[in-house]
Amino acid sequence: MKVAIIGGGAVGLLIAAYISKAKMEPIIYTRREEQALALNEQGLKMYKNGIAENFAIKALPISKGLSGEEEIVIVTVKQYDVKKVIDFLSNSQITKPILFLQNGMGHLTYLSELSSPSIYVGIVEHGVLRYSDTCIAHTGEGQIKVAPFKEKTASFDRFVKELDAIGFRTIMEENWYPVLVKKLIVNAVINPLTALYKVKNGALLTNQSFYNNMIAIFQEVTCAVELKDVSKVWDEVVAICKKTSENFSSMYKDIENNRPTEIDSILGYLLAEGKKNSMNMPLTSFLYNSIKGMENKREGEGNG
Ligand SMILES: NC(=O)C1=CN([C@@H]2O[C@H](COP(=O)(O)OP(=O)(O)OC[C@H]3O[C@@H](n4cnc5c(N)ncnc54)[C@H](OP(=O)(O)O)[C@@H]3O)[C@@H](O)[C@H]2O)C=CC1
Ligand SMILES: CC(C)(CO)C(=O)C(=O)O
Repeated sequence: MKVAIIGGGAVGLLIAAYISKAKMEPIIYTRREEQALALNEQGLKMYKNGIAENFAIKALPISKGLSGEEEIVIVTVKQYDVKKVIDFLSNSQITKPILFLQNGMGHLTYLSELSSPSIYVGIVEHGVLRYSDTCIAHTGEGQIKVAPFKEKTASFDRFVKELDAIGFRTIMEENWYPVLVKKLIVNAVINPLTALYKVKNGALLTNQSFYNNMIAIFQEVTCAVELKDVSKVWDEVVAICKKTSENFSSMYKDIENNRPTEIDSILGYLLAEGKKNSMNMPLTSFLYNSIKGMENKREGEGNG
């Protein structure tokens, strides 16, 4: 089975490696022509537990359009690039099943623009670092959870089973909302606070003052969404914080590296949900504006 992956970043390259291991054929569609050239020439290298594995990979620049050979399309760009990819997919009238793997939930509003009858959404619970355009490290073994957003297809079910069968845990859930909303809450609590305080995830648990703020944010954001068993979700937030205690969150790293963050799809989405119910969310609003301000500072607005 040929699988298109749009976005040759950390997650896209990780999935391409495991699709290759499962004896399927990934085709990576890159934003930059030079990345496609490098992948075709050098292949993809993945480190896991210090051991490197090489994969021969086909890659094409997305500007040339999809080849049309693929049975499934997976979108692994960051949330703020999803709209562009959706415009591309809808202009190309792609009717294959499409899976979106992003943190946050802001991108969901655009999915209705797609002509494909079958759409899936999912979350990634792996840790992966991209060292270069052709080299990644699979640093944290986790799982991928996917769920149908619009109509299931047999080929997609088969794809999930084939990936799972090689030990790359891939779980098909019935309902997308609980899957995405739990990850949203995890990211809403951990990412902005760690980016603001410039600390590793674990510091939110070990510093009592940070921990108090973590609880306060959790209490506020969970009121904005439909969530069953809130105390279980809190346990999950704490467990993930412990498991990733030595990691810097993706938002911390985005700010440190002068990149845009996914704040709009995380706290921006929660603020919009709260607004629908006339909720007052001062802490979330403060955090949202803090991260937006830090993004703007990078652009030279307020460096003093
Ligand atoms: N990394 C991780 O460990 C985890 C990431 N996630 C989530 O997964 C999603 C992807 O993250 P990640 O892989 O880390 O992000 P990266 O920034 O590493 O990768 C995104 C890739 O998308 C490419 N891209 C952007 N726009 C386009 C386009 N129009 N067409 C084709 N390619 C495009 C970028 O190209 P270019 O290189 O040219 O900029 C980049 O290679 C995010 O929502 C993230 O929050 C979730 C869990 C873990
Ligand atoms: C789970 C967590 C918080 C791990 O760092 C993450 O998903 C991120 O950093 O974006």
